Amino acid sequence: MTDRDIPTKGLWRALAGERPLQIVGVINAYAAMMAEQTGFRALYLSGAGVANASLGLPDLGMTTLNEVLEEVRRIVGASSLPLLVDADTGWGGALMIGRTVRELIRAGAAAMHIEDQVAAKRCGHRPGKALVPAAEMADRIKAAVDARTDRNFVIMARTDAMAGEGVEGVIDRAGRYREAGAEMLFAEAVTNIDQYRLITAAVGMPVLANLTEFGMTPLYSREELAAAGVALILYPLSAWRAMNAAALQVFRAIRHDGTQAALVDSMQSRAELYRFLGYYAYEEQLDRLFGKDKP
Ligand SMILES: C[C@](O)(C(=O)O)[C@H](CC(=O)O)C(=O)O
Ligand SMILES: [Mg+2]
Repeated sequence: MTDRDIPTKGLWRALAGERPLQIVGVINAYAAMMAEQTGFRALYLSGAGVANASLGLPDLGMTTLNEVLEEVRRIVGASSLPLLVDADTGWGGALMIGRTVRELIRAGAAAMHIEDQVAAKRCGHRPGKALVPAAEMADRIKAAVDARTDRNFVIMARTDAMAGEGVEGVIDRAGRYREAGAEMLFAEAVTNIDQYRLITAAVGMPVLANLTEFGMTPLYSREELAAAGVALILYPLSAWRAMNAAALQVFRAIRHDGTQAALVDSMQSRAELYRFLGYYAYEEQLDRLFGKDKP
């Protein structure tokens, strides 16, 4: 490997600057702008988020690569932060997984995670998950790594083995995935901090903890996870869940009270919206180009 091949950009650079690295899920381009301006150094595009929010579908393997790419382009267009993308099971066999990697890189993603569930996947925090054999998942990873056109693009292996195979299964699979070329591990649905300790000590690559709410993993603090050796912390849908609760409150108030007046104070103001958007700079550009003399 030459110096040029050593990964130093994208998610790697973010991880070098902050550890554990907090990666926050952004449901759309504007959320990405708010997260970046709040100080986050890496963003996430959730598969469940694309399915639920953009398509009104459950997170059960019904989204296509193109639908995810469209969201990637929008988010990458609105933020300069590295974006980790949920690639579910890769959308097909080896050749299709290769295409997924090339298209995600072309769309501007910095990293993806690919999981060892069967194609008819489930949410990682629900019962009824079935996994492919470790060898088959290793082939998925080999196909992904081989297709990479940018050495800085991270292929993160996600294992859903905790529920069915326990911590030993997670560690065993992680070793095989690493041999196949995975550079980071997404340990899904871990249920206690000691398991993180065992996994991070054993696998020899950065480990991501998924702190999705209402799931199997307690909402450990950044400090607790740091002490357990966790390198990346994911909050995939936190802001979106809060946005939904807020939206529902507004829908109910307008429908039942006939006015939104009581909720205006809890809304993001026009001024704040415009500040995150950089709206005024656009307006100034128009004034510069065409003058201010329009009504
Ligand atoms: C991380 C995840 O894969 C996602 O798509 O965001 C989900 C999150 C969730 O359903 O809470 C998962 O953990 O399976
Ligand atoms: Mg997902």
